[in-house]
Amino acid sequence: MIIGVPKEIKNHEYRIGMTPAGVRELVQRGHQVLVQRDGGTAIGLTNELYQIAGATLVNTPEEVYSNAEMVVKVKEPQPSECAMLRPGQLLFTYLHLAPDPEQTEQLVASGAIAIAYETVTDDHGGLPLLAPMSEVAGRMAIQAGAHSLEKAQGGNGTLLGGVPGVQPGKVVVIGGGVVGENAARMAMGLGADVTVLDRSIDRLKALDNHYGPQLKTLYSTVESIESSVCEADLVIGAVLVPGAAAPKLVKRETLTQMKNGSVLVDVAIDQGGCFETSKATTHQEPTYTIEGVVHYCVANMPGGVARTATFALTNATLPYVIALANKGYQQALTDDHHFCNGLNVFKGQVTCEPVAHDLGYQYVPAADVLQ
Ligand SMILES: NC(=O)C1=CN([C@@H]2O[C@H](COP(=O)(O)OP(=O)(O)OC[C@H]3O[C@@H](n4cnc5c(N)ncnc54)[C@H](O)[C@@H]3O)[C@@H](O)[C@H]2O)C=CC1
Ligand SMILES: CC(=O)C(=O)O
Ligand SMILES: [Mg+2]
Repeated sequence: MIIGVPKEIKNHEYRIGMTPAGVRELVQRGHQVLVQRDGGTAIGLTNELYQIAGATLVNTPEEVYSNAEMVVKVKEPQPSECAMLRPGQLLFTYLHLAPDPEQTEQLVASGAIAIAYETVTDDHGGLPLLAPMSEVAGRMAIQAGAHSLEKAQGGNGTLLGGVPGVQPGKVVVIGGGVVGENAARMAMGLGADVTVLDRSIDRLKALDNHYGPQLKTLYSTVESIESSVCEADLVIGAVLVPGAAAPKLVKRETLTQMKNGSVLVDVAIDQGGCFETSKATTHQEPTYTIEGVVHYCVANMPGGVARTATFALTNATLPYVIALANKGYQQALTDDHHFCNGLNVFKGQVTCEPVAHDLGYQYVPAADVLQ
C-alpha cells in the first residue's frame, strides 16, 4: 500500500503522524511511505532520519494526497486538506466530528473512508488511541492552569502548592478518566488541594483506592459541580461521552459566582467543550477572560509538547496502521470490532452513531457498509 504522511498545518502543531521507526516497520512489510519534507523537522525527526528509514520524501501536501491510498495524520483535516481527499481514499487521524459540522460535511462530500483515532475502543472499556494524548493533555492542563493563575496572565495570583503557613490552591477536576486522573496526579504532586468529580462511581472508587485520602472524590451532579467550581482556583474540564459533543456542565451564570481570576482549562474543547463559555483557542493565543474567569481552551494541547506527544501517539497507532496496510480496511475493520468503532465516515455515509445523532445525519452502521 502507498501510505502518505503530510506535515500538520494546524496552528502551532508540530506533531507528525508517523516516526521514522514507524516508516521502517511499514517499508519492511513491503509498503511505500511518502513523507512530506520537513514534516518532523521541528521536533528533531529530520528528513535524513526518514530517508534512512526508507521513506520517499515529497515536497508538497498535494503530492502526498494525490498518490497515497491511505493518509495518516494527527489533527483533523483542515478545509484545504479535505479538498485534497478523494473517493475511496483512507484517512486515519483524530477527527472530533460531533462539534464540527463543517468538517463532517467536507468529509462526507469527499467520498473518503475516515477512521477516527478517538472512537477506536478496546476490551477494557478504554479508548486506546485517545488515551496517550489524554495522558499528555491531562498533565499539561495543570502546567497551563498554574501559569494562567499568575497575576500577569490574568489569574488570581495563587501558587497551587502554597508554601508553609499558606493554604494551597484548590483544583477541581470534572471527569475522572484519563485526562482527569493525569491532571489530578500532577496537581497532587504540586501539593494542591484536589477534588475529582465523575458520574461513574466505579471510576471514583478506583481513584480513591489508588490515591487514598490525598485525593477527594465527589459524585457529579449539577449541585456538586456548581458548589465546587465556585470554591476553586483552577477547574479542569475533562469529561467525555465518546463520539458525542461534550455536555455543557458549567453555565455562564455560574461564572459570576466564581472567584475573580480563577482559571478554567477546558481539555474537552476538542469535543466542543464542557463549559458553556468555552470556544477553541490556539497555542498562539491560548486564553481569554469572561466575567473575570480566565479560559484556556486549546484544542491541540499535546501539540505544545510535540516531541513527547508524537512518540506517545505513534506507539499506539502503529499496530492499527500496519493492520490497515497489510490487510486493507475491509479485512482489518471486520477482524476487529473495536477498531471498526473508529469508522466515522464511509464513502459519503456517517457510520458513527453519536456523530450522526448530534449533526442530524442518517446513521448507517459500519457492519452495513463493510459487507
Ligand atoms: N484539548 C486537547 O488537546 C485534548 C483533549 N482531549 C479530550 O479530553 C476529553 C477527556 O478525554 P479522556 O479523559 O480520555 O476520556 P475518558 O473517557 O477517559 O474520561 C471521561 C470521563 O468523563 C466522565 N463523565 C462523562 N460525563 C460526565 C459528567 N456529566 N460529569 C462528570 N463526569 C463525566 C466519564 O465517566 C469518564 O470517566 C475528551 O474530550 C478528549 O477528546 C484529549 C486529549 C487532548
Ligand atoms: C486528542 C487530540 O485532539 C489531540 O491530541 O490533539
Ligand atoms: Mg476542529
